[in-house]
Amino acid sequence: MAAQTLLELVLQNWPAVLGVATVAYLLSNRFNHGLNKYPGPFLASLTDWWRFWVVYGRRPELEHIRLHEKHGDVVRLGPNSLSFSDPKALKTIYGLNKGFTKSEFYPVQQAVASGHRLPSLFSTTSEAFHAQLRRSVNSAFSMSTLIQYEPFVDSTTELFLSQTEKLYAKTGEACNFSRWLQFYAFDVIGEMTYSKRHGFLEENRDIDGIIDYVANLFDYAGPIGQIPFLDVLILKNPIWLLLGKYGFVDGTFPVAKFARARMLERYPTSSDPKTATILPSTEPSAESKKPDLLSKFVQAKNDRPDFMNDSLVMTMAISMAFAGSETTAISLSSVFYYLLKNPRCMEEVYRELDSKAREGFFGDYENGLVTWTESQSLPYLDACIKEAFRVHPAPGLTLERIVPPQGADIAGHFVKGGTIVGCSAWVLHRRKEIFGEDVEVYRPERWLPEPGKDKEAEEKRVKEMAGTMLHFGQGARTCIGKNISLLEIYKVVPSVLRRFEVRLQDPTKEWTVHNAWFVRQLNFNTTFHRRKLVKPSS
Ligand code: HEM
Repeated sequence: MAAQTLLELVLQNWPAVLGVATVAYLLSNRFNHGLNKYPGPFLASLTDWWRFWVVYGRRPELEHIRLHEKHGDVVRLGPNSLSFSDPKALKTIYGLNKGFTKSEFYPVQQAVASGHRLPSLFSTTSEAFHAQLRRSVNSAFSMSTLIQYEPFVDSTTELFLSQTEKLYAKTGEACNFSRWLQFYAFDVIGEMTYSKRHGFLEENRDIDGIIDYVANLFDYAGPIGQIPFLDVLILKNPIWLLLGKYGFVDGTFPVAKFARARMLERYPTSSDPKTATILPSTEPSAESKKPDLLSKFVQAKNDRPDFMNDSLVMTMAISMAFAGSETTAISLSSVFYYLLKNPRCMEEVYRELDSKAREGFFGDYENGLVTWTESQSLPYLDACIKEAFRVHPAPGLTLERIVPPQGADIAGHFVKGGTIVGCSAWVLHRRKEIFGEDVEVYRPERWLPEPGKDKEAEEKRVKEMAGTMLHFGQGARTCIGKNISLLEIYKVVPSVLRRFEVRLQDPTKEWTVHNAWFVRQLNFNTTFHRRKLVKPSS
């Protein structure tokens, strides 16, 4: 009876009830976990829609830098979310065995194949699952294994150089360089994973729209990841997934289709009737002898059949394209762009390469290809690459983690369990006490010990800078593909510069920065001019 009276009262006064409920909801957000003591935009303390709009605006890194400059080391970015800029926070938030887990931002990036979500090394929020998977595949990414992948990088780099010559140097046509580097990075990963390129460079186009698809997915994941619940209403809608599962709609990501096709080529039959329509099997005796990543993932399955299965093999293969292509292309664009915008540095790189060439240091005087080992003896180039990573890191949002249930002390602040915390590479890389007063300037020399100064102190300074870099993340969830991407970058940059003089099409123009979670660049157009390869002086 009382309940009915209450219901009638609510229905009769629903506008007032709605108003009170909304205010109560906003107030509970504002005082959530005691985070109201931290500064930040007022709206951010009331609703996650604030950060949604900031990310949707595509330059959230600028807002994060501005807010930390204004408010200091801790900024509230949402009702339950804090951003830290004190380097001391890194060890706690990302350190091994600290109990922090990835936030719900990450599963929004999960790939879908035939209506099935594919939790991956990158996107999983389960630390137990992550630890098992990382242990299973870790050896495929070690420094010592790297050397096995060099021939894959060589073959795609040779193609990249010859296509650049044919399409741009010979014709004098302007090149959409950031796009061209995407083609390169996706083709290298295709070759490294399946011993087969997607064919972007050969055809000079986005085959099956894969690159645009990945770009769109990041465009989606950035803002939607700020309110992850929205993903369940949109891309991971259970009805849509169900329709995909039974084949009524094809919600399979194009990268997943490419992965499936490659796996079917190599392992044509399936042993598991339950998954045969979803996943190709890696069971048959047609074990690959190629030392590519797919063969390593299949090996991991053979070594750890209790954990690894066909689904995880395929997920790992797909992850390579998702996590490893766009990020590498962005980093390559940055390296070239900042060299082009700083002719003094570019000249110094040319000087380093040419003097090494005259010494007879390189093995290849035909195509200009540089080996990984050779690239490790080019200190100025190394400094230029690191500085590009600092000035324009690929990840453009805070790398979110959830504080463990017991709470944690983060850089002198006790934060309650369940709070989302994180650091942004764009903010951290601009800490003046670590990187110097001129953090806004591209100055590769900061990565080199200053002549005339105490050697030990200089080494310590450079080490501290390296330890504050978040380009590849840090700690337990640090980038597993870091060595692979460095292999690509340290080989292709000097190889291009030995062979071509690269110029900005319009040196007066800036590129356009688009932060879709990974911060890609648009309107970066160049021309290429063939250089005569410098030969050994003898
Ligand atoms: C310059 C290129 C790259 C950049 C800037 C980059 C950046 C990152 C970052 C920032 C993370 C950590 C994300 C977080 O903590 O929230 C990460 C993780 C990851 N990256 Fe990379 N990445 C690059 C290249 C690659 C490549 C080439 C691959 C694969 C071949 C790859 C595969 C992965 C995977 C699988 C993870 C998840 C690791 C884990 O959680 O255990 N990445 N990457």
